[in-house]
Amino acid sequence: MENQQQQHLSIINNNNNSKSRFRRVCVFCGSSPGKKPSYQLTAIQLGNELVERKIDLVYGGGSVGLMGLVSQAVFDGGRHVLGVIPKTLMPREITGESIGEVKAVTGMHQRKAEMARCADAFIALPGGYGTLEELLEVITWAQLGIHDKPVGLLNVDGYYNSLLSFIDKAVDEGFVTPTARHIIVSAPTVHELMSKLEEYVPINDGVTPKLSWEMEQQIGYSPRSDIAR
Ligand SMILES: C/C(=C\CNc1ncnc2c1ncn2[C@@H]1O[C@H](COP(=O)(O)O)[C@@H](O)[C@H]1O)CO
Repeated sequence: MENQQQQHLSIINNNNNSKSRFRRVCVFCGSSPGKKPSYQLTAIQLGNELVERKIDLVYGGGSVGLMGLVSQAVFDGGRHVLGVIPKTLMPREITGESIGEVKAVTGMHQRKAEMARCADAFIALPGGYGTLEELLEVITWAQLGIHDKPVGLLNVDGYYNSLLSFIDKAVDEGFVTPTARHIIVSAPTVHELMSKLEEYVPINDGVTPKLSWEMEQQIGYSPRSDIAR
């Protein structure tokens, strides 16, 4: 009987996969594939999970490395893929053949602002400097109250353990507030991360000003006003 109940619950949970509060998710990830097959496998799993939940993708527009794997999986699953790519990175020998809709922008700043504006949530897969920079920027924007969209970290095989430890150290040393520590939602698997992001409640310390007007003026970022929260 208990088993039957568990089975029933698992069917309900799996059915929940097909619904999401997010219309479009921005994925940051390596332009390299990484050495472990688990990184590549997880990129494909993430693409498939977005498809299952009927979520579209916005990403950096390349077909190299993990970027290519996640975007191909979403595209093959029939969801919309929007690649935002600076004109200077457009030559195919740099980024490979782009997948889905491509939006050309003038530079890296505009690319980040555009990706952030279009998305309802952010997910970082393993990656290098570019991924870290994109991830930390959207965390900083959340800290400043520029957006209140969930930020997820896919900690595949503990790839981000040292980053998470470092951030914990920054809290201990008084450079990151315990409240701001909760901006980052991390999980080792795609399914766990998606479930956490679906349930995410934005941090609100009651003090942080909303700076979206400033962002809008300075870098062209303005939060989408047309999404249901
Ligand atoms: C330098 C290499 C490939 C360059 N091709 C890229 N095409 C598109 N977007 C890119 C590229 N390289 C970096 N990006 C952006 O940064 C993120 C990934 O950077 P990382 O350093 O690999 O983590 C990615 O999300 C893009 O926005 C050959 O490696």
